[in-house]
Amino acid sequence: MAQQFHPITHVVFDMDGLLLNTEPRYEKAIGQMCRKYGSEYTLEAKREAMGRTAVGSAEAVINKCNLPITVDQFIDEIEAMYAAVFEEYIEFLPGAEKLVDHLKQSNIPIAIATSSKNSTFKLKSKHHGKFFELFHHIVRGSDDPDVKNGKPAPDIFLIAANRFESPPKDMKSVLVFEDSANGVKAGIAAGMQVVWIPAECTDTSTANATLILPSLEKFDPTLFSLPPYQ
Ligand SMILES: O=c1[nH]cc([C@@H]2O[C@H](COP(=O)(O)O)[C@@H](O)[C@H]2O)c(=O)[nH]1
Ligand SMILES: [Mg+2]
Repeated sequence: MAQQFHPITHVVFDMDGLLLNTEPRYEKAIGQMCRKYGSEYTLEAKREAMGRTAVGSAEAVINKCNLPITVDQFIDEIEAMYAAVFEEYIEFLPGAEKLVDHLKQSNIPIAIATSSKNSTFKLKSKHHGKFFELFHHIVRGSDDPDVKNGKPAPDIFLIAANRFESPPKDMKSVLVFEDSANGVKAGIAAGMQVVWIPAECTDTSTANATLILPSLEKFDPTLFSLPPYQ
């Protein structure tokens, strides 16, 4: 296929639900938390929480599920539940390793912009040390002092772009891969192009991505003037 979009020089990946199949585990942990307080983790709450920082996610779940606790309490209590669900090996999502390896071998600068906390990032990445070394840098939005506002604000993607050795001159030359509506809004607000791989539960009418695909496996790098797969 020929080039259709503005040529790309740098790529920034989301992590949860995009590279790693962590969403079922978030559902399990947050579901358990909601049940503890006599509520349930609804689809509406999940859509609101996905992609947000630890504080943003806690606020969304407390509000949407009417939990009788504070944000600090939620964050305190969910820590142990996350530790349990993220303990075991987490699978990659289809096409993730192939695309990251390909960009790395093609010398395209790559980074990660995740809303995770340092502590949960450590748990989730512990079986994939070599994979995460492929990235030039990894921004963890919940604990990074430069990220003032979490997704859907553009901060995390602008910071990720500016931490490359040779930052992009024009944010249009940055390609973001995201799974959540909040993440897509953040990438677009940063002036970047965004490929959206929406989770099944996602309402894709809520954000305007550059391109929507069912899986990373379906991504054709040449659409964005990136080197073709061999
Ligand atoms: O069902 C959920 N999935 C994901 C999240 C939030 O989304 C973040 C992952 O965002 P990202 O994919 O941008 O790394 C998680 O750390 C968590 O805060 C959530 O609240 N609820
Ligand atoms: Mg995500």
